[in-house]
Amino acid sequence: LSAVTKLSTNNCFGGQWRRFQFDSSTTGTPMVFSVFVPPVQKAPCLFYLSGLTCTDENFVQKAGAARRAAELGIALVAPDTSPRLPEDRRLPGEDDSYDFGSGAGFYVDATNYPWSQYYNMYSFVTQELPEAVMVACPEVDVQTRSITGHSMGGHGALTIGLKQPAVWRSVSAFSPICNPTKVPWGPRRRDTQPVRQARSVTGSIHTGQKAFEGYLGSVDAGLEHDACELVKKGPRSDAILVSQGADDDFLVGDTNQLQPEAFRSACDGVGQELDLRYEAGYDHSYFFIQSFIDEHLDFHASRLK
Ligand SMILES: N[C@@H](CCC(=O)N[C@@H](CSC=O)C(=O)NCC(=O)O)C(=O)O
Repeated sequence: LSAVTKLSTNNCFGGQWRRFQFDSSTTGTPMVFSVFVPPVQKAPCLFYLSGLTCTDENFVQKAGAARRAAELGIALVAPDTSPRLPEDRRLPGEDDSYDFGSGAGFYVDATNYPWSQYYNMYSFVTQELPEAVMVACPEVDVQTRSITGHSMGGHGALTIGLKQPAVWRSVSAFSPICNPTKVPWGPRRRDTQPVRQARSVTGSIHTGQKAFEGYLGSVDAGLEHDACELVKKGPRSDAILVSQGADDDFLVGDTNQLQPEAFRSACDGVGQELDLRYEAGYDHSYFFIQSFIDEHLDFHASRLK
């Protein structure tokens, strides 16, 4: 692991938010991440994976997680959502859409060239990031860890937690993309809709490469990264908590991009305990996350201690 450089420090509720950067051998680029270190020694930690368009800073600045994390003595680890290539190495189309390329790594290891050179966010989160946190913050007990995330990051949390049940003590998610092989954020569906156009929540039109076809070469390859498929392989030992805003545009719009009920059915089918909480009146934003982050911190705290 290369040297980890501290970029900033901010005291917060008796603990400290710290932001770091290092040269990642997994992505071949510099990567930034933030850690909240509570005012205790050897704090267990909760990884938070952000959604499309985010960096680590969306969670740090908008979720309001530090107060409860400080009270509970839990560290928070927030990575970026994709590699950020320098201008002279930028990939074609990398910055063209909000749901593919930069800010949209989907927490998979790309197998499709040219993305396979850099877009290895699964390995980054599961292997290199824990090592970097260990080096950067010796006060944090990285071996004792749980995982959560939002939207694309909720997909990341569910799939990583289901793939590595022995590593992550507990798993939760906010408005996760539960069944990505069945919704436009996953497949491009080029063969059935040659010029696919989907309307985003802000009314803009987005087209083109979508995550699994783009990064993995096919929708079928994405089944390995689909929470509904993964849970069918067998339940985790512990309950999974999912919070979902009932008025989320990605849930109630033209296309249900999130599919929480498909996840409920998949969990029911194998006896996976799922606490799926619909929250009336809440949308997809960080106003929703900051309203329910304490419930998730409490859920994880009881399993991390
Ligand atoms: N700009 C897009 C919408 C992008 C968006 O809603 N991003 C969410 C995550 S969505 C799933 O991964 C987010 O967390 N945004 C950051 C924030 O601070 O709110 C569009 O065109 O609609």
